[in-house]
Amino acid sequence: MGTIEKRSFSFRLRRSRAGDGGSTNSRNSNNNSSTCTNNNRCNSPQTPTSTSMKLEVPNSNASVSRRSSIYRKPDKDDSGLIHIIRDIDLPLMSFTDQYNIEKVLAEGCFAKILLTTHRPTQTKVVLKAVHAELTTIQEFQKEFHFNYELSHQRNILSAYNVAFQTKDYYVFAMEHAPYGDLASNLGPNGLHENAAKTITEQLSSALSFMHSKNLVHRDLKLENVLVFTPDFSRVKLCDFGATTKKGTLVHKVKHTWTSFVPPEILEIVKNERFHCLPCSDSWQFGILLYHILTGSPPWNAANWVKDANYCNFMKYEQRKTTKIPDNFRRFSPRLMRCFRKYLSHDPEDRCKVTEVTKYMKDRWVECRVATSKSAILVAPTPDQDSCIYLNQREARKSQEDDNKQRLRRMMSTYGLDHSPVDQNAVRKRVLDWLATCDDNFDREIESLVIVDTPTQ
Ligand SMILES: Nc1ncnc2c1ncn2[C@@H]1O[C@H](COP(=O)(O)OP(=O)(O)OP(=O)(O)O)[C@@H](O)[C@H]1O
Repeated sequence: MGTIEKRSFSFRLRRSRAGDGGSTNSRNSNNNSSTCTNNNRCNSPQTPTSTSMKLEVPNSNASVSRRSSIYRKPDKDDSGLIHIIRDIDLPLMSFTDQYNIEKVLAEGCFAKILLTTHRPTQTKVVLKAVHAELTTIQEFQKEFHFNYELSHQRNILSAYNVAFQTKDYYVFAMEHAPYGDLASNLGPNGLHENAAKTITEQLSSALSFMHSKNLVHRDLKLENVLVFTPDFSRVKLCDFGATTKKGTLVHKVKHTWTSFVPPEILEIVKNERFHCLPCSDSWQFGILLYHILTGSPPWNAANWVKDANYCNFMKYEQRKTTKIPDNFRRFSPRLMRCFRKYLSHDPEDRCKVTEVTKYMKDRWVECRVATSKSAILVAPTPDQDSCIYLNQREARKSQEDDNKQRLRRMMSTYGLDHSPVDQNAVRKRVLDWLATCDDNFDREIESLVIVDTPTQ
């Protein structure tokens, strides 16, 4: 233990999740073959010496190269071995034995995400440290196992083969995403459709890979998508704390956004178990797609009785009305078709996660004003940004008007006249002045523009 060998270990520490048929406080119990039966700790942890610890990672790259010697390519056909969670030793050590902690990237009730430098190799790594009292060792091992086993997929966060425990935490190491998560990269109006296409194509590939291994992620959200390049050409899925084998009896994932919970799971009562299926990832993928394009989720909860936005969409999706819900009006008919497939109320009608790839060549956003009945096509411009920023421009304009009013009132209080400026007179004065300064000045110059003189 101690050698960082990269396939990937990333796991989710923060939350205690309902596990595969375990108690509601446990993340995973059914699938775990760990011999560590103590709920918190292995009885005889190995304590590594610092000299024996070698962090094998490619130089200082944030993204670990798969060509690196430390990258151990897993068998493509694992014959279902991915579902067997093997026991791992968790040597007891303290962070400072080998790591310089540079920054706390995130901190929740259950875990800390630390940016560190591994001193022996001078490698930047992220440590996920889960409070040992708030999670079981089985849950920790499960998350670590799935992250590691899946991390050779290019859009899944890579974990190193390093896991240890400190006095208070279970810890594993993973690569650093230099641009944080998607939530922190999203403005209030979402992203341009080109960025959304780039991101969703990669995520559908990551999820499809998981589904091909009969695994369901179960906790797709903006915070679990990490960004490696500013243009989103490399994003990776992370947090495999809720990941479960398809068909396993599970409880609801706790501590997630209600808007991301599929309707069939939302209506399940507390402590009731259900079979976990990939179609719940498809639903969450649809919500994520909407969220990326608009900056917010389409509804608070997929409850057609209590949530009018969901009720409107459900009627449209089930063809009980042809009226496109207001908050979907900006999208093209092709994208609406795609949304219908991901966000089908009936889980059996839902499409596979890869469906979105059929829509990559289509236009997704048509720049419709989203709210009113009289929604009009604002501009069939080649660029969606004009639509995104339309409201902002309008808001700015009215703010400018307010400011001008205020200025006029203030000036008249002091007996000053704030009369409109004659732009032509100003232009002539400037031209005269320039001509006196420079004998070569061409008065006919066309491009001279008087900038930003105060107007009424
Ligand atoms: N490798 C990483 N590089 C950069 N930031 C990271 C990394 N891993 C996690 N983070 C940041 O920490 C946050 C929490 O990480 P993670 O989801 O793994 O923890 P968690 O305790 O399971 O959180 P939650 O339960 O809220 O989903 C992420 O949303 C992201 O902002």
